[in-house]
Amino acid sequence: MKFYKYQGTGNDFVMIDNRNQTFPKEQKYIERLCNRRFGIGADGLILLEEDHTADFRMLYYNSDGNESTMCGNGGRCIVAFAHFLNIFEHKTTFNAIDGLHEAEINNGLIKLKMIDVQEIKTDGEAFVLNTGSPHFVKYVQNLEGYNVFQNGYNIRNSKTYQKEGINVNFVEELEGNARLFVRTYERGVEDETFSCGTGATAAALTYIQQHKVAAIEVKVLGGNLKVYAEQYGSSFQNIWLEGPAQQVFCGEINE
Ligand SMILES: N[C@@H](CCC[C@H](N)C(=O)O)C(=O)O
Repeated sequence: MKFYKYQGTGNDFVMIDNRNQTFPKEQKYIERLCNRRFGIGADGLILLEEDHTADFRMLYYNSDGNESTMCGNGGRCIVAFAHFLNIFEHKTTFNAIDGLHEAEINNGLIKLKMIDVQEIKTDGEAFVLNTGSPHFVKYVQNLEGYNVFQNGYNIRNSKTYQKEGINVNFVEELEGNARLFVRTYERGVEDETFSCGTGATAAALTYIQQHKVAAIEVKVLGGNLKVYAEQYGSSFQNIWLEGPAQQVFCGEINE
């Protein structure tokens, strides 16, 4: 079976064209393909399938082999993959677990429309919101030297979040206008990843709510993203996540 490897700001995915429905959707199998020693190695696996109401459908699995909620960077990568497969030229729509998404390619950057966000809740001094996946957002200082793994692990496995799980984002405001640095501990990977698109979006929305800006640049370990949004009362609409997505290599799965 042919596979492709994609990365979007360092969040990496095994990508498979499953329009012929031959891929075995088994947890153990997907976990092994994502394993960095016994498999291809990735933060997640994505299937591109036929869809009745849009150009294609996206199915997303975390590296633990379980199907999960929306992946923002994976969404940008599958758009690049669909473009590579000649499914569309400039603009596209696709269905994912959280509904219909629009996307476009401009000068090599993929811009992906995210679901509307109804409200941002608080948990102590932190923020909790769903941008397609659930996110906990906490502002900290000296994020460069911060222990993201241990603190992220502790919050993700706390009584409040243990059952459903949550992605934990630590955020630092950078000098200059509307720039954030975000590091994320991801549910289902159970580790820090180099970037999380729905996490960058969640962090950006908390900033947009406080500072009333229309767009913000987000630095992550694997590069730079940009988030655009419009706020109406407590809700957010027209949320777009923009950044690069690249095919890294392709190969053959033997078994
Ligand atoms: N890396 C993703 C988020 C993927 C889903 C997440 N791990 C979860 O299970 O909630 C992104 O770019 O958004």
